[in-house]
Amino acid sequence: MSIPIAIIGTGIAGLSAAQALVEAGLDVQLFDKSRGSGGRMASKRSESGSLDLGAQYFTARDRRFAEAVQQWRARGWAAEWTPALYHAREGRLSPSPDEQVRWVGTPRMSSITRAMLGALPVQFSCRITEVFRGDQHWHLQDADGNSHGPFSHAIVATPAPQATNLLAAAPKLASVAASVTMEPTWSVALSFAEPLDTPVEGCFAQDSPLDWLARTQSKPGRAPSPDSWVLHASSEWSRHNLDLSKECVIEALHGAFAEMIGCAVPPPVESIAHRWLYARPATAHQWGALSDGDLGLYACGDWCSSGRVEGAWLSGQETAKRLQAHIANHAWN
Ligand SMILES: Cc1cc2nc3c(=O)[nH]c(=O)nc-3n(C[C@H](O)[C@H](O)[C@H](O)COP(=O)(O)OP(=O)(O)OC[C@H]3O[C@@H](n4cnc5c(N)ncnc54)[C@H](O)[C@@H]3O)c2cc1C
Ligand SMILES: NC(=O)C1=CN([C@@H]2O[C@H](COP(=O)(O)OP(=O)(O)OC[C@H]3O[C@@H](n4cnc5c(N)ncnc54)[C@H](O)[C@@H]3O)[C@@H](O)[C@H]2O)CC=C1
Repeated sequence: MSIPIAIIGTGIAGLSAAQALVEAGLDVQLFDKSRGSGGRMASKRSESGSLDLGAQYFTARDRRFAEAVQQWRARGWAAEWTPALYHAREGRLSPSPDEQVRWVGTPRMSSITRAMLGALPVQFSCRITEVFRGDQHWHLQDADGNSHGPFSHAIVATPAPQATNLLAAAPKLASVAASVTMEPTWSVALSFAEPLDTPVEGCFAQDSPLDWLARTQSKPGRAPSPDSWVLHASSEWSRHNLDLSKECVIEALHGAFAEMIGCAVPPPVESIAHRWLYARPATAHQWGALSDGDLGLYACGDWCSSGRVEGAWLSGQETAKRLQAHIANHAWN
């Protein structure tokens, strides 16, 4: 048995790296503090069915990612979403169709990361607090006081603020991660017993507490009822209302939605709020990944790239590429 590579984080970046490394014949061991995989691509099970409270859809502009998405589509993990798109500006709702191809996981967003994880070895509900190097190998410490290892390399695939401490063994990488600001997003799902009388299926909003809303039932493979809507507050509104109670956030965003949507909005049969503290990097970066090949420590995630699903996936690929290149160089020297 070869010594595995530790990957902390089972979002799309960590899983993209894992998949590439396993395809190259290397062993990996994954860890996540959550109860399941997916990170910001996770879906929440509710009385109204599965709800995508994080990533809503993704686009594929890079050829390599477009090829991966085609494979996901062929395997039934993803499908194209063609919503009736609108935009809302200064209180006015207008159709805003375009030619952009948009993808979603089927039957829920988390289907993609769940399938990518497959049977890879993973430990959930395991919050890693320290990544340290012994004489030869890497070891991890978790919040319950357990240690894990040895590992040949360590890949930190968490949002930047959570990566900073975990990268302490490589101060240069840690300081790059520490320089990244990530913005929060409040996400609310409202489910209505009867479909709302509106043709809107997705809407980009400006001049509102909301910056996005989507009708779950318009996405392929979702349960046909109830009529569930996912609302995302803008970064600015989320930042200003970071510590508001979930009840108050639901009330505020329900109000903004009712004002925007232009039809009667009855009280919802179910409402859920989720606060994403590290939803998106404030600015995009072009690092691809962070690495100290000699040390064997790597970091990846959307914050190393475009701050989107595609960027996170590409960052995982870049990490795997750099790690393999280092192993290959080492073998020659
Ligand atoms: C509300 C919202 C809407 C979005 N909408 C879109 C969209 O429409 N289109 C789009 O392209 N992108 C969207 N995004 C962005 C997209 O979801 C992310 O870019 C992408 O999912 C990030 O993947 P990642 O693997 O880098 O990080 P994550 O998905 O955050 O994965 C990191 C993982 O690390 C785990 N973790 C963190 N710390 C530790 C620790 N100490 N120990 C163990 N595990 C740890 C976390 O539990 C998590 O599972 C959205 C994001 C949010 C929040
Ligand atoms: N809420 C959050 O935390 C996050 C949201 N994210 C959103 O995820 C989406 C992904 O971006 P891309 O893959 O580039 O997708 P995209 O090309 O559909 O959208 C990019 C941006 O272009 C604008 N836009 C696109 N199409 C239209 C349209 N038909 N009418 C009006 N405006 C339009 C809109 O502002 C949108 O945010 C974007 O909307 C991001 O804002 C990304 C990361 C985090």
